Amino acid sequence: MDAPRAARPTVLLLNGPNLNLLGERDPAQYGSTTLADVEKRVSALGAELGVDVVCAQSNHEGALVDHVHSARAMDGIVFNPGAYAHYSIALRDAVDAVAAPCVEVHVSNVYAREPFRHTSVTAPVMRGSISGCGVHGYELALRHVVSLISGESR
Ligand SMILES: O=C1C[C@@](O)(C(=O)O)C[C@@H](O)[C@@H]1O
Repeated sequence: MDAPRAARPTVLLLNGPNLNLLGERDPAQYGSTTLADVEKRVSALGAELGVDVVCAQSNHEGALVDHVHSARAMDGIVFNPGAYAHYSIALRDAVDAVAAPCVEVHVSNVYAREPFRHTSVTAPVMRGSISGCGVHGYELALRHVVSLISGESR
């Protein structure tokens, strides 16, 4: 009999408020790719990199806290907190409380937008932050999370 294979690492792909409208919301900022397409692409990249990707989205702060807590049983998080990045101490504390490395993604270049988007209260507890690379940023973030899981980068 074959020896049992070690479980593959699992990464949570988590999206916050209004990101369910990707593809339809303000295409000049966010492009035309839908969230379903993003989830498909990131899951396919995960399969290539040897990790399982679990996808979730919520428009509610408490539900997002619960999703971040669910990553206590996972190995990494790719997280676009949406507008909550700019003011949610609860989400910052949730990310800080979870050992799994978390990388923040913003589809748009928040630094080229209104001043209130230039501050992220969540970014200081993240293991990296990507802004302005469009939906490709999610794939970049997954690559970084996987390299953190495997110990290739710190
Ligand atoms: O909802 C969003 C989307 C966003 O997180 C982004 O992906 O660019 C940037 C936030 O400022 C905004 O509130």
